Amino acid sequence: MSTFDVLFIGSGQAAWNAALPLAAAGQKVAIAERHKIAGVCTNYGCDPKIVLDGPVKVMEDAQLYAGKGLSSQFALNWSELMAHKNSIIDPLPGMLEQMLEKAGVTVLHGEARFADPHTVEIDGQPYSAEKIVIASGQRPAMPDIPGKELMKTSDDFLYLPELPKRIAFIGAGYVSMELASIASKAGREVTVVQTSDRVLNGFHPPYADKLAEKMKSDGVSFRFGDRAASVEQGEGELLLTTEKGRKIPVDLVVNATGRIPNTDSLGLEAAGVEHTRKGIVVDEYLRTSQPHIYASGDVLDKKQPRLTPTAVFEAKYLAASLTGAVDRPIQYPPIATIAFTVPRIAQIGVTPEEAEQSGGYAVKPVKLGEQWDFVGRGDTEAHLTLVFDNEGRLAGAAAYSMEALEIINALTPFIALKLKAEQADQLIYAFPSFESTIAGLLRQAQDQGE
Ligand SMILES: Cc1cc2nc3c(=O)[nH]c(=O)nc-3n(C[C@H](O)[C@H](O)[C@H](O)COP(=O)(O)OP(=O)(O)OC[C@H]3O[C@@H](n4cnc5c(N)ncnc54)[C@H](O)[C@@H]3O)c2cc1C
Ligand SMILES: NC(=O)c1ccc[n+]([C@@H]2O[C@H](COP(=O)([O-])OP(=O)(O)OC[C@H]3O[C@@H](n4cnc5c(N)ncnc54)[C@H](O)[C@@H]3O)[C@@H](O)[C@H]2O)c1
Repeated sequence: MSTFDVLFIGSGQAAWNAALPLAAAGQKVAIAERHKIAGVCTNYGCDPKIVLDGPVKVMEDAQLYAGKGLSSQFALNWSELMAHKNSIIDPLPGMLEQMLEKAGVTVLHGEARFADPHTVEIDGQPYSAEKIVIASGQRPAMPDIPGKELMKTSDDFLYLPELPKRIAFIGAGYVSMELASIASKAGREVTVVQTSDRVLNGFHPPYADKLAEKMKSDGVSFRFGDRAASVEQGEGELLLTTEKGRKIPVDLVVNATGRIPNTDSLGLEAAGVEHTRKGIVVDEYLRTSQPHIYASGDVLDKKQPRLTPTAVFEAKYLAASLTGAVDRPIQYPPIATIAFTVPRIAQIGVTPEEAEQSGGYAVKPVKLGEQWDFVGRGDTEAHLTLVFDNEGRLAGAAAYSMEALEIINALTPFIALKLKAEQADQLIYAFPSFESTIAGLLRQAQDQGE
């Protein structure tokens, strides 16, 4: 039986960002993967999504210049865009596998399953390791309704050779909102069916509502307070019926009602690893109920957002901890998050809602869209909400703008490192830029009354 120092189950961001430094530190490392090397972000998430989103952002940015000197008509050619995306994404798993092997990491293709706490079988072949890391991620949840086999997921959407005319998205979380934004900009008829009366639960509600209104004005139909009840195959079309009895004829139904942890086929009972329906239970050292078995990434039952940067942070912590370079609990910094919708919504740190509830904070809205540079781009609806703690330090921010990614990333050091406006004065940024306005914005917001 082959034996390793560390064996990872899964090859996503939560695994390979730990495997490489461990191998560099001289440990004998293996990664087991049952599907494509590199996991969801690279193959079915962030990376293919952001390539497909590229022209969508260009189209929206151009539209903001309508009547301001730009009058271009764009047409998004889906099959050409898909071929472009595939040419970028398809080589990535092979490239990562080569990089891993070059670094001395053994890549084992096949489904991993614990036979006992120290043995993992990969397609029936036993392997043992001193330390095992479960980094098996999540997959789309599928509601148990008649016709569920007719529904597609984000995995399918991101590889569709043709984009049909009428598309229904079930759910209004990150996945639906981002893919609906792409489909809508590509000129398709989009309907979103959502249980609650709001999109993007967890984001600043006024911005989520503003986004839904904007998407409506771009032609997206929302069916709030409703759920998918069944999908039937009609003649050349699908018929989606909702619990409220609405009948929606479409060509494609994309289910995005959340994601579930890949824990069911791991043989966790044989390993004696505690888990819940939300994922693997770990302590503050990312150790499971078995001290030699660790877990990282989306598969964790955790309160932190299940995002790539979180998975990378956990992987780097594990690598440092398993080589003995650090001997302290994991300490997460504030985690920036963004929905790549049109426009984008992003946030970090204490939310305006948490601030209002807990007290001890000042919440200051900033009409970014009135600043000359945002007016110049036509991004007049851009908005920012800043949260200050009672020592006047920035504790949180929420942004609504096509530039929300840059805005939130520019504010991240101020929140994570507790920087003050005076410290921004010590930095010389390239100009004109949002960054160069930060010191002024912080002072202005703080001086502004309640
Ligand atoms: C459509 C979409 C868009 C996204 N966009 C963003 C974004 O813009 N920004 C962002 O930060 N995050 C985004 N995410 C989230 C991001 O993809 C995840 O947080 C990230 O991939 C988590 O990495 P991971 O390594 O924990 O898990 P994964 O990437 O899911 O990797 C787990 C791997 O384990 C393998 N595996 C599972 N069980 C077994 C087994 N028994 N044996 C062997 N292998 C197994 C799986 O095949 C998979 O390859 C997006 C997600 C989706 C679905
Ligand atoms: N930009 C990003 O960072 C990004 C992008 C995509 C995905 N992700 C990750 O993927 C995760 C999952 O995303 P998601 O959008 O699938 O899930 P989600 O949990 O964010 O949203 C699912 C939505 O579906 C609704 N819903 C549930 N059952 C329903 C039903 N039967 N009918 C109608 N609506 C229903 C829920 O109320 C919820 O609003 C995210 O939480 C995030 O971690 C991140």
